[in-house]
Amino acid sequence: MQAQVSSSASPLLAVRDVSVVFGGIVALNGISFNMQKGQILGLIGPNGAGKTTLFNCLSRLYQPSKGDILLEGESILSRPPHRIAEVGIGRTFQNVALFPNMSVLDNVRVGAHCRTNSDIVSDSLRMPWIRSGEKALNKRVDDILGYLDLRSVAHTTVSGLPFGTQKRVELARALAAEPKILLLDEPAGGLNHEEVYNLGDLIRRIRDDRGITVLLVEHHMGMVMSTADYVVALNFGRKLAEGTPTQVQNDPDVIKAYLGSKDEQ
Ligand SMILES: Nc1ncnc2c1ncn2[C@@H]1O[C@H](COP(=O)(O)OP(=O)(O)OP(=O)(O)O)[C@@H](O)[C@H]1O
Repeated sequence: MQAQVSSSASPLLAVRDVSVVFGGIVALNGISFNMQKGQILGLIGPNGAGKTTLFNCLSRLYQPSKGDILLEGESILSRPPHRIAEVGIGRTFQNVALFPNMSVLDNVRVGAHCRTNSDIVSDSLRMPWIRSGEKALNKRVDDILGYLDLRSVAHTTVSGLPFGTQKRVELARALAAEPKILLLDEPAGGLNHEEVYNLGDLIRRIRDDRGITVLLVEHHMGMVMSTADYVVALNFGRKLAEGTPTQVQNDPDVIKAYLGSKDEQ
């Protein structure tokens, strides 16, 4: 199938001709696609296709060798990874990257912090805007804990929680920063069948209730196809196809790429 760029005058996120080269390996080769506001976009591809590399460019861990990534028309490529939450990009990690010895509440508070207007001087002087900011932060954190059904474990240390719950805490931490786009790196990894089903449902609710646009990198094809409303397929660093889940699932090049790989399903 002839890959095509989804058309829109003003996409929320635009990936423009992005290439990444590691030594002699071309991990991404001129990738372009748009993400519309409110979309759940699934990024798929067999092992080594370039999904993680693209995800790391979006979360600013990698710098593309060529091309640009625009959020609401502005390049994000000059932003370091720790400043990415401020412009509205949140992420979760494949293997969960929480503070294991801190409580659920404190982990989520860390996520919320990028939306406060505190600094070390105002903080230590306990200025009035710090107190009102904290009140708003506590409310927002409590709201998110309730939304993700985490209030009962708010004071539990993260390391003692089951993996599925830790993944929900990570999601809560990302949501606490009030992202415009949520980047999810293999969120179904390590979850059982029921947890995967519930996660898909939760991702759609987050989009519907909070208007958050989601980019989902996932190996679990069933989960991507039932959760995403647009899919971009990569193979060997190139875009193979894009379209609705049904279009991509029936694309002969995509079928060929998956039949020739060892990916599950
Ligand atoms: N840091 C790196 N240094 C050198 N080569 C890399 C690096 N990261 C990725 N690659 C290579 O780039 C290509 C794309 O890898 P990438 O991890 O992005 O694929 P992927 O689609 O995420 O694969 P998987 O599903 O197995 O995680 C592969 O050939 C990989 O070996």
